Amino acid sequence: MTHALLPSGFHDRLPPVADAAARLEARVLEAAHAHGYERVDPPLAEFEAALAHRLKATRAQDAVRFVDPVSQRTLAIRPDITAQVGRIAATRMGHHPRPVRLSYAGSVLRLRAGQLSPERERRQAGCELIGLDTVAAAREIVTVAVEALEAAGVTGISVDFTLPDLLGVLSAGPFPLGEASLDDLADRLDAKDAGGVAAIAPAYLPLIEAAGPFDAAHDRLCAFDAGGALTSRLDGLWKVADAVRGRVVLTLDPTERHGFEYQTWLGFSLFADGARGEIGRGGSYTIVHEDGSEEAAIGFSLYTDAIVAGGGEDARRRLFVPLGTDPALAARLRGEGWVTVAALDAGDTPEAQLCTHVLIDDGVRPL
Ligand SMILES: N[C@@H](Cc1c[nH]c[nH+]1)C(=O)O
Repeated sequence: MTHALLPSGFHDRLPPVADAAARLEARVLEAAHAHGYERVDPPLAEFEAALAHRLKATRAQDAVRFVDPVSQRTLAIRPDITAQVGRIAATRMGHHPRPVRLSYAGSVLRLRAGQLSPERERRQAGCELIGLDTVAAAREIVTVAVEALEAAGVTGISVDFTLPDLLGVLSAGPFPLGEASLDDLADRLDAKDAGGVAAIAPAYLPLIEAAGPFDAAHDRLCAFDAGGALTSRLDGLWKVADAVRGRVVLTLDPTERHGFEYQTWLGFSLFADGARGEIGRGGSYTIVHEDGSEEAAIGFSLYTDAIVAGGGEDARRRLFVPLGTDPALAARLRGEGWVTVAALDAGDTPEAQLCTHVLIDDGVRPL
């Protein structure tokens, strides 16, 4: 009988992917640092209770839980770092002046794989701005996300905006649902099922058409905004999109809620050429403090594995240094940015060491 080496949904990152992932995260964090975001590094697991209700409106967490033999309490392995950053901001950094700007990178674990993404363990790198979820804060977060991706060499970026609490606002205001359920309506809208939407609440039909390229979709949403219940949201959204206009492709899918369990007025998904599926996601949300008070925040997380799988990493360049080469010469070449791979015995070859270049007569030659 053969056993799989790793459980399904888990994988080793091997060369050159692991290096590419580390480099990517370093560039992302550096871009964030340049905008004032300082790094926090929370633990892999923590008390389940401290994580589960930290962000308002999170549903039952998709976390792997276990009873800790030491504390006898239930711990959860983090499925998302945002809630941990929220905990830090609300507790240990609760006295810091607002807004607080924090960045992070680390592994997260989901209880179950999604249909489109079979991985259960993956890496996240991101930023959270705690204390504000204004248009100015959102413009900064979206800009930093795009800049971080650009710094990491990602091309063909697109940002797909959504308004996660849109249906809530409409059903509590101009278009009450009566007996019908908001989740059913959201499902039908997600499926772009006009018949289904009409059967639940025909007033929502125009929302099916209000998705697609940003400007046109925004226009349609403005036309739909009967009574002005959405005016401030739509104005704000326009200004947020303007922050990265011309730099990325902009789209709008106003009723998309999938994956935006805790986000409030604004959400966005990030995509890039060559990458399958989302490479990141972000939005505004609400942190719940120990005393029950609430604080607004906004942030984004990038999914390192999805970005690396989408390519864009630098090609390998390795210089083979034959036996007997002056170590000072190899050191000088490393100083010039070369990766040098030293032969350790006479039988060693550039091919075996996956080298692209070789040092011959003290000169660098391509292989
Ligand atoms: N952590 C969220 C994205 C996010 C960060 N901040 C706010 N939202 C996710 O991965 O889906």
